[in-house]
Amino acid sequence: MPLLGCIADDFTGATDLAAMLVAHGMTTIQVIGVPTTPLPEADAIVVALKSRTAPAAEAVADSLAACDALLAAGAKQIFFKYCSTFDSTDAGNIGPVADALLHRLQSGFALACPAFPANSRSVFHGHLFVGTSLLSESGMERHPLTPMRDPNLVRVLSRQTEGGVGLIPFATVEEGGAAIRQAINRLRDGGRRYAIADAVTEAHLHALGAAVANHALVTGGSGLAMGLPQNFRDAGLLPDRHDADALPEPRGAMAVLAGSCSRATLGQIGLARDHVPTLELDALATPDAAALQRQAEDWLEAGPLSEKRPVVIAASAAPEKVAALQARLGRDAAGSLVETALAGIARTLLARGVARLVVAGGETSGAVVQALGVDRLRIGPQIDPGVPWTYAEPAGIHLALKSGNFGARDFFLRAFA
Ligand SMILES: Nc1ncnc2c1ncn2[C@@H]1O[C@H](COP(=O)(O)OP(=O)(O)OP(=O)(O)O)[C@@H](O)[C@H]1O
Ligand SMILES: O=C(O)[C@@H](O)C(=O)CO
Repeated sequence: MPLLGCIADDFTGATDLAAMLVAHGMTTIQVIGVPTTPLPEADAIVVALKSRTAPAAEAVADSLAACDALLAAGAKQIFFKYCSTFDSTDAGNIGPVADALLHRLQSGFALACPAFPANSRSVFHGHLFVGTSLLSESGMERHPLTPMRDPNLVRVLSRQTEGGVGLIPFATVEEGGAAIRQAINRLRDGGRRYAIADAVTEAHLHALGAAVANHALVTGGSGLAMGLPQNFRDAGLLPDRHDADALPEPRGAMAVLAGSCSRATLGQIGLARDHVPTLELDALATPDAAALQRQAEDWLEAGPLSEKRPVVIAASAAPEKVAALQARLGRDAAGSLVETALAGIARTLLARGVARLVVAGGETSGAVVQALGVDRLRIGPQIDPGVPWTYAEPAGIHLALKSGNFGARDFFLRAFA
């Protein structure tokens, strides 16, 4: 039975959390969508939903269904994973989902902390920073679906819940376990439902993790999960594991499929272009999914696939080109055109012997995973913080799902090293 049951609000975010748990000694399986079959055996199960930007009622219903499945399987604690940039709007979905989970778990209080120092997300005096920029000056203020214009997470979460939101400030977190527990008790006794916790270093996240050992619900980015496996070890429930990230031997041809248009992904494509065969599809010039897929198939016909180095197929484009296609077709239609093309290309790649595939972008990953009929991912070693290799079943391939903003510039090359 799983010790930790997790609910993630998107696919790459789920993989990020799962990687954190594996790196800290828990075997972890990511299940795609609300579970409809018995859950597999692992120390932690991460249910990957697409609930970040769904209507709040749908996000709540899916999250509760996932929670019920995890509890029925025996999970002792529930972790609700959202983005390290707290992606949400005043309508949700972090507040409404957390409220519903607390209610289902008959609990009255949860910690909330998206800090992830390895990827430069820190929380200080309740304000979220991306690198040295406030969240609201990090580019996230222009996010098409969840623009983050207020960096003060106490205010942001307060607008999404009727429960009171307090703060566990830096000085308290820095003092460690006893001080954090006292602060939690004070806030809970004072009627607060949530506490945003400051965290700048991994030591802070470990201290926070230890302080919530007995909480029914913990909410945050993957960083906050790094302290949780030790709680289960301390309770004698989790053996010391040195092979939690073991995966079957990799084999087969290698490919990268990119649909993310983030600055990080564009940089990764730029570097890969100079080193490995790279096909850049132009969705603006050819706004037709079937035609784009045919272009990729024609390109593959010449035989660039190899077991020695990857090929890269990218639909990613600079912001002006993305905006132009969106203006012509509408934002959703532009996105799904490209997603349909990349999903079709993923099927073609597998049919041509690709068995090691990196996919860049959360929505893109969702489309590819669906097209390949993948329903669970066994989590392996990390390539870069937040992006592990996984073994996808029943497809039987190695798959890495990269969040748009994650990964160093040489990610597409180093992933296969
Ligand atoms: N050339 C393009 N023009 C318009 N839309 C595009 C183009 N290329 C990709 N897209 C779409 O942009 C969206 C990118 O979203 P996706 O979630 O995959 O990446 P991301 O937002 O960078 O990643 P994450 O969600 O992990 O942060 C997808 O819907 C994709 O189909
Ligand atoms: O927390 C993060 O930044 C990522 O796991 C993510 O959720 C990106 O969509």
